[in-house]
Amino acid sequence: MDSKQLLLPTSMPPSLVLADVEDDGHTLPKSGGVRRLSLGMFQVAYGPPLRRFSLKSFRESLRELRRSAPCATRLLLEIYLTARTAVTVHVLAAMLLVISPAYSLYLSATILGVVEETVLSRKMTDLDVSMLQGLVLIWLFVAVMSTLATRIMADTALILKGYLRAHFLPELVDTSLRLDLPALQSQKAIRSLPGDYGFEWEVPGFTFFDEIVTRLRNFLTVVGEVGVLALIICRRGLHEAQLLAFFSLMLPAIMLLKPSSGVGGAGWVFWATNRNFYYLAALHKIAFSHDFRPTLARDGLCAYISQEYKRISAELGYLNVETISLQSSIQVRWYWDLLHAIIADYPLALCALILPWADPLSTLVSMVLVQHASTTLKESIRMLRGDRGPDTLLEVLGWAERLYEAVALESELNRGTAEYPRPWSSTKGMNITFRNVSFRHREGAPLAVSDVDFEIPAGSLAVVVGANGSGKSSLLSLLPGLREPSAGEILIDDKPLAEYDLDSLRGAMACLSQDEEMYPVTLRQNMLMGRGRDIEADAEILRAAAHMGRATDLIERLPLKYDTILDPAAVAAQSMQGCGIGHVSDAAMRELEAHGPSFLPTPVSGGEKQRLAATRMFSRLLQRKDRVRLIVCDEATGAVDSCAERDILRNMKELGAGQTTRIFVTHRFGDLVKEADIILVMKEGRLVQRGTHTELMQEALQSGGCREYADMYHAQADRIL
Ligand SMILES: Nc1ncnc2c1ncn2[C@@H]1O[C@H](COP(=O)(O)OP(=O)(O)OP(=O)(O)O)[C@@H](O)[C@H]1O
Repeated sequence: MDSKQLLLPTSMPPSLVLADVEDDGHTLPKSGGVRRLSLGMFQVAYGPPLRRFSLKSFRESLRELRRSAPCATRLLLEIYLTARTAVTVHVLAAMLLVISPAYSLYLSATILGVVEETVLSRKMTDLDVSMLQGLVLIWLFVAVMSTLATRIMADTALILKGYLRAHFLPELVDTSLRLDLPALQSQKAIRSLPGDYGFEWEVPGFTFFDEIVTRLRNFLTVVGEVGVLALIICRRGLHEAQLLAFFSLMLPAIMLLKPSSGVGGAGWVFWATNRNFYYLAALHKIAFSHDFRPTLARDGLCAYISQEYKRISAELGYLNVETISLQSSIQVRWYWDLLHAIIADYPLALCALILPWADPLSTLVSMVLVQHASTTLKESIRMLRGDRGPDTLLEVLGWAERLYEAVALESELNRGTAEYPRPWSSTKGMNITFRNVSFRHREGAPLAVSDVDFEIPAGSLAVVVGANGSGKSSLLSLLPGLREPSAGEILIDDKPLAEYDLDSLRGAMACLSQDEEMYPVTLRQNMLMGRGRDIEADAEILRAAAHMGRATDLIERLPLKYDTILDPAAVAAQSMQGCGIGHVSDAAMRELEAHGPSFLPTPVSGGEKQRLAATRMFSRLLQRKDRVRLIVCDEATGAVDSCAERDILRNMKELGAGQTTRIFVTHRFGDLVKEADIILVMKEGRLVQRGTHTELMQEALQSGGCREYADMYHAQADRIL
């Protein structure tokens, strides 16, 4: 049968390579390849399952094991060293739970043995009664200890999560903030770094640890049960028991009456009273989200966010912040757990207490024991195997590798060391030269900028124009070093951009782009982030910046003014999603509104958002007015009304006049293009025209001259008329 190759997107992880697929859509497994499956509108790609008992898969597993073992051992050791007591208590509690099922089997066998002898000899001796009472007392003790161990495990898990979060996350935040955009967007980073949404439940290392402990516990449970069964078989000679009718009524009664959770399914909400909790959630979002990275990098705030995260993380301490797990910490009263353990988990213990006064029926003994043993063992083996097959332990070990892979991530862009400005740099602004620069957003994509060559002299006012998708934004994104050209060279004050220290260079730039996102912290923090506190100067900067960004009235109208958080990190909302059964009651919601912090976004229009972003840019500009040598504004006022746009652009132009080079991208051919010292006209990634407005218009008049600029100019004039 013919087969054809399916090409997977280039963004697929390297492990997902080409697969052979039959024409009818059924897959042909091929070692090392993937299978693909059509599910409605979705395509699923998945690795072929390992054949369980082949020599080849065994050898592959061994190879995998040898590869992942060092990382796994290292992580286990690191987790232990991070929280020795919590780890020790957690593991001991888990081991205590191993005893219970094996002992219950042993007790069954012993009780049934006594029953059998009693039936045969027609009497029960005082010794038998004392022995039974002793064994049952031991069982009661085991039941109490097991209940306690379960609780201890839940508590130590929460403590451990707090420690692991505080231990690993600041380092991962630091790694993430050191990455440039391409490295942050790489598959490796996406696979190994935490997502920006998972602040409360993201605990690096915990799932790994938990899986290892659970697997060890399940393994030892099975070993214990098999051992006891072997003992029972050796001591074979059992017969029957009775009185199960009583427990067959008690068991469903207990299970039905026991509440499913501490709030009986009425629904609940959570909020934190600790301000640091929300601030840390916001910092987490800023650090890991791709949306904020361009602005953050351009503003030179990566190191600040990393330091701030460490500071707040230390202030928050080893607190558990996992709101989702809080639901399970609302537990039912302890006696329900104990009743459940005694009656539901092992009914024969109480049955034995009644035996001296009962008339045991003989024939059921063996059946009861076999039934009990098989149920227990079946359950233990099911848990030991897990739902995902026997290769899962290798997957678990692989998680350790992934964590260390995240910590070791490096930026992909070259980093120079030269400080900006250079001794020969002009005080009038940055001199920018593009030499045959080409750029594509990712490998295999078409060129977004193609062989572009121009110079913008220091102190000039430059305007970039062109149709949508002509490469204007791509061109300008190369300036703060967010991306590297695929070919050619960019010179800043005659020195290659790649040789500059990026933080130093970005410190001399003020950039505003089309899709500027406000950080999920207050407006005040947005504007003043990274600046030492000086209340009077801060107020003056905020006032002036808001005036220049035409946002004074808007901010005054907001309910919390400068303390408004436009789009808070939605911690409270996430915790509510996990309510499970039941619904969040009105009363609980009112409690949240009365006592919890506001987690709802403050809606603003697109134009208002752009005014706030411009205000933030002006604030940054005012804070380092003496250092800034380049202002870039990439169509950042497209949604702002005409009057405000005119004012904002004029402020930008005037604020930097005489000491900065200014580059504006625009689709509006107003005063800006007429004042420009140089206009760059982009088309399909190429620079097709350059010159002043007058020169470009004249060029169009001359027969044979390029008319790109003039056509755009006239098209807009026609539209306005
Ligand atoms: N992040 C990205 N990943 C891949 N391709 C991109 C990305 N951003 C832009 N492109 C592509 O690069 C080309 C140039 O886009 P660019 O945003 O630079 O154009 P533009 O001239 O700024 O457009 P507009 O006037 O609409 O802002 C387009 O074909 C676009 O699809």
